[in-house]
Amino acid sequence: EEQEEDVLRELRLFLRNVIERLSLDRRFKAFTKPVDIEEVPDYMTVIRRPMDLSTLLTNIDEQRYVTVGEFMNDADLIWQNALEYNPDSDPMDRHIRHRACALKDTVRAMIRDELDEDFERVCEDVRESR
Ligand SMILES: COC(=O)N1C[C@@H]2C[C@@H]3O[C@]2(Cc2nccnc23)C1
Repeated sequence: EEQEEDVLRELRLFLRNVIERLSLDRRFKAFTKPVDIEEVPDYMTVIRRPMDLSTLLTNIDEQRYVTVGEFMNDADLIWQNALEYNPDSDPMDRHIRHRACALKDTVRAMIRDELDEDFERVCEDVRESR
């Protein structure tokens, strides 16, 4: 009912704000758009579920996330894929892995610091009711 739509609208606003702030952080530039498979032809053979900040934003607008946990499952793909695709000791791989770890920690810190646990519980109740 209406209250449910109010909660989901507030969730979308919160998640869009998180993505907006991540997208402004220069460390996370490589994560803002899908990896270009013309530049990196083998990417799709290594990474089964590509994810990036712009795709997360599209998913929010398409109302795919009813809980923060569902959002986090996709957000985690961004850094997990980067660690998997860039495992080598060369400086470029190390550089993107450092940024992937920074992205992981930054997203978790934002959620811990800014998401009210009672609000997330209401979102989970909405998910269970559907
Ligand atoms: C999230 O971003 C990544 O996992 N990557 C891996 C790719 C390998 C390397 O860096 C990326 C883009 C790229 N393009 C051209 C040549 N080499 C590269 C970004």
